[in-house]
Amino acid sequence: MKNIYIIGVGLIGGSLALDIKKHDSSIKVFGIDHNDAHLEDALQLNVIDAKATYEELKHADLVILSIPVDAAVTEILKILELVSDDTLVMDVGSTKAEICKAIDQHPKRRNFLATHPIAGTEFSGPKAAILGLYKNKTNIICEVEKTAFKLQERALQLFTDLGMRIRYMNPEAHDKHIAYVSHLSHISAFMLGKTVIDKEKNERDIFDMAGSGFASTVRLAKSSPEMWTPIFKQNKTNVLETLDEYINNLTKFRTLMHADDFEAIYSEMKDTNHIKEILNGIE
Ligand SMILES: NC(=O)c1ccc[n+]([C@@H]2O[C@H](COP(=O)([O-])OP(=O)(O)OC[C@H]3O[C@@H](n4cnc5c(N)ncnc54)[C@H](O)[C@@H]3O)[C@@H](O)[C@H]2O)c1
Ligand SMILES: O=C(O)C(=O)C[C@]1(C(=O)O)C=C[C@@H](O)C=C1
Repeated sequence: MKNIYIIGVGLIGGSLALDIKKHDSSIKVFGIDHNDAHLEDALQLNVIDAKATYEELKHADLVILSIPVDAAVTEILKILELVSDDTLVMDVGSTKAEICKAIDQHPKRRNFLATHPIAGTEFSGPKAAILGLYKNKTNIICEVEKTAFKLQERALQLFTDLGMRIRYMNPEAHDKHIAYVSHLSHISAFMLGKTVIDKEKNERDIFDMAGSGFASTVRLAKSSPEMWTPIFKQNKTNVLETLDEYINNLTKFRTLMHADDFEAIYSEMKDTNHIKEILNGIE
């Protein structure tokens, strides 16, 4: 690959750009973004080599679409019109069903690969881009069989170069699982932060008492509403299901507390400690 175009030079697009340039300095990475300040920052930080326009996409070997998931669903249709038959176009959005549905019947469907790198932070924009973000992380790929074989190979080579593991999943299963494992964590953190801010009026008290427990639990509440609102909108049905389950568990905990049933509370926590083994050890 010689020419890579990143649309959306924020945390995820910018980190991909840094890794790609580090892996092969002969590749030219071009940036497109509707926020000119982000493009300028990306240039200054050497995240991209040059700014570009949509018209130039006809020269692309690879286009990476890394913008909020609602905009991605409309932009992908424009991009597919502009690229050559030999261009690989992939998105990195946190939801997969809507984008896969939107392009399913498109004449250039075989140019597209739906991906979701399970890597990131709570920060946004090109200044948040991190070299090495994707090493040893999982990339979920959906409907790989709908992508031209030659372009699948190009994508897999790139993910291998970046040190990523691959997991194949259908878009509906992806959106259901990710609602539990990622989307619910963000809602939980946002509402934890809100509960504390609403009730603890003195910010000094919050600051002084925020040991690593509160800080690590509430970390995701720093995340971008611009990114998360469209994710919740696209994945509404699955997210509502996770919220029902979560609220049931919170209500159960409250009921047990109210009834002074600390044996049952102990046992709920003991069972949940199993998360240690799950997160430590599956290869
Ligand atoms: N942040 C994470 O942890 C994470 C992880 C995996 C996947 N994702 C997905 O990656 C995508 C990008 O997320 P991010 O964290 O890099 O966000 P970000 O806010 O850091 O970057 C998004 C960039 O896209 C630009 N942009 C927004 N709308 C645009 C449009 N219509 N046209 C051109 N540029 C536009 C913004 O100006 C910004 O520079 C999202 O789809 C998100 O769901 C995020
Ligand atoms: O670690 C974080 O800060 C993240 O928010 C990363 C995270 C996640 O929930 O794990 C966020 C959204 C994604 O789509 C993938 C990864």
